[in-house]
Amino acid sequence: MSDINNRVRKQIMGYIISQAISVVCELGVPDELANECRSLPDLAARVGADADALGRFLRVLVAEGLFAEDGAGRFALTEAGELLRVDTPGSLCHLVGLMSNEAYVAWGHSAHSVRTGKESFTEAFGKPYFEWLSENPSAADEFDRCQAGLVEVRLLPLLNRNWTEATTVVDIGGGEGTLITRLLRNHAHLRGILFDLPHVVSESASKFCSADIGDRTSVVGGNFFEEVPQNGDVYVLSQILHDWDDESAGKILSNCRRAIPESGRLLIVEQVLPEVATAHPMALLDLHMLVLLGGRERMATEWRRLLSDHGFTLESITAGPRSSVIEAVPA
Ligand SMILES: C[S@@+](CC[C@H](N)C(=O)[O-])C[C@H]1O[C@@H](n2cnc3c(N)ncnc32)[C@H](O)[C@@H]1O
Repeated sequence: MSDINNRVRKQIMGYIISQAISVVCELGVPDELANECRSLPDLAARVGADADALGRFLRVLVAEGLFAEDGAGRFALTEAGELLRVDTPGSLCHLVGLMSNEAYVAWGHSAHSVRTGKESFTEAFGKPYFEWLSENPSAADEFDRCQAGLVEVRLLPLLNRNWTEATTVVDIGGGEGTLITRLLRNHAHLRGILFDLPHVVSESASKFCSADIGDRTSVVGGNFFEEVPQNGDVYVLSQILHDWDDESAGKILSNCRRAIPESGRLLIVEQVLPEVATAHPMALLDLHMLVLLGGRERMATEWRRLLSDHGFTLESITAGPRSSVIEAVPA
């Protein structure tokens, strides 16, 4: 069969690869192979799998370069497969979590997004994603844990900026508080306000207000479509606006504009899409945001316009290894 024919077949069947990755991660296979190779019966017994079926899943992922099989039927992780371990620095296992389960089910309904421009999650589950999460605590815990796991990589351009002029940072939609905790630990003069939905902050509060930074923190539950806390001078929106279409993102920005002092700053930690279509991984995330939430990733020109439509001037974009920091001031 021609290369082109094979390539298109693989593209058509691509979800089998991502689901195979999801399943082996759910079983904990990459962690069982940390620093050692194992025979299939041993590995299957450790993760509670059928040895024949596990071998067939793993061989698909051997072909993808994530696992290796030696001549004696033992499996090991490759360098790429190491990224699926929970404790590898820069691990992608949290991304696997976010792409699996309910997100994968929503993709089964994705024709709805193409036809309507709206999210498919609501079509599949009868209510929007964040509302559904508030009624499904174990999925919500997993979502918060996965988001927190990805914060480390997002944080770098934020941690490295100059914080000397800042006093109080408000982390809007800050989830478990991982980002603001790191920020306060790195910059001892900063105070922090963690803001998220009431059911999210009720879980985060005890962790965030931990002993070493507890006297510099406060936690506020609320809805960013109604209002956001006053009294900050730097407002952080990390992976928030891409969850929403321009109208909803605009409401969040307008509420930030009402709360922020004239001398304040808005720091948006998000992806910036290239102006020309490429096989950029962020283009996949753009579609995922549409299908899951009706949201979108944005190009620099779109960021500039969205901000100026809601009272901010885009000052700079600092690229990081994954996300960028888009810095804006009241117009
Ligand atoms: C994609 S997560 C980002 C979490 C975190 N900022 C990060 O960088 O990992 C979006 C966050 O927005 C919060 N959120 C969703 N709707 C909200 C609302 N109406 N008001 C306040 N927070 C909301 C969610 O609970 C979640 O923590």
